Amino acid sequence: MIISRNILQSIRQLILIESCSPCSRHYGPSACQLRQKAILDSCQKSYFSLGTSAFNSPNSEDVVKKRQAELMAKGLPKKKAIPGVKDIILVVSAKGGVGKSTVAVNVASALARGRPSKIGLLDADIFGPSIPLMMNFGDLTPEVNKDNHMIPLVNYGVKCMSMGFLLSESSAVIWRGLMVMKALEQMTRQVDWTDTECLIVDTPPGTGDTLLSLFQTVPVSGVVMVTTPETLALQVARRGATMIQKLGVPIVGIVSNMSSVICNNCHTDIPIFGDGSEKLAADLGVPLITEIPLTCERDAIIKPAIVQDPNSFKAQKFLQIANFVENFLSSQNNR
Ligand SMILES: Nc1ncnc2c1ncn2[C@@H]1O[C@H](COP(=O)(O)OP(=O)(O)OP(=O)(O)O)[C@@H](O)[C@H]1O
Repeated sequence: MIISRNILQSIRQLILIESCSPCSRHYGPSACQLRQKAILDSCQKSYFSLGTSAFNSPNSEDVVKKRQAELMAKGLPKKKAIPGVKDIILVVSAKGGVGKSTVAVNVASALARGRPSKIGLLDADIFGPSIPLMMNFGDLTPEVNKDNHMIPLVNYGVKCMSMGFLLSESSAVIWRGLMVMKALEQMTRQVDWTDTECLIVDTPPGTGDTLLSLFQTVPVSGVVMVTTPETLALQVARRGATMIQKLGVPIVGIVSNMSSVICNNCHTDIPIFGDGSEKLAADLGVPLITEIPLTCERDAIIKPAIVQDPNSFKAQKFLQIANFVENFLSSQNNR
């Protein structure tokens, strides 16, 4: 009986995900409703066709999960690799301002050490691009190659692409979902990413269109989740992580940023919010990669910590994340 209830709950969750997916916009509301009904019918059929033996089997939930994944894939755009890119790692956060871009630029710069131009950094935050400033590009703009593909700008050995390269500093992007999807498509597929071993993608906060679209259209190798260990941020992070896990995308681990503050005088590490990130990681069954303290940034030079002083305490934290990502990718690729 408990298993049956789980199955029905899974069906409801599936419908919830379906109705949130970008396809609802493509198909229009009435077509989307028909689609949802078809999915419900199909789910109910598989629910009844499982029979009593399936309900008694310890694998019945796996059967439903497999069916969910099959149905979710139905009718959605097929995932296509980004030409020239081997692995894609998304840096995500449920809340804004928790340090996602900081982690993305530093991990990309750390990975690029010793292998320049093999690591890419894509700024998928169309409305609030921060990579041009954080990677110190000034007002440079990308050129176009003979195939009409934009050539990423390179700094600190990292190939970068951002909407910010195409806009003046004071321009605002006032676009609806479909235009954002189009811009994302162009920044992934109409850019010369040749020979990129790993593309780090800095995503906008939350679990909106951009993130879903990336999950549905490109093969994401893994996700690094950034959060602060504060109750509200953790609660939203938990929801975001659950959605990512439902979509079957592996979470590399959690980075707990601004978790403590180090006293300038006695250098004591003072926790600010408690150990919520540790608990979140344990509940989700994913590693807590590292905890980064809040540091006093009075420096006017904007450079990734890893470039400014690779031996600093903060840079070492980012190196730890980069090593973690590398180990994760080699274990995935060895499978
Ligand atoms: N550990 C830290 N100590 C001090 N300042 C930090 C730390 N981490 C990030 N910051 C600062 O906090 C601000 C927000 O960081 P960042 O832009 O990386 O967050 P974000 O999650 O990408 O934001 P958004 O949601 O707007 O994309 C930046 O000014 C950054 O320099």
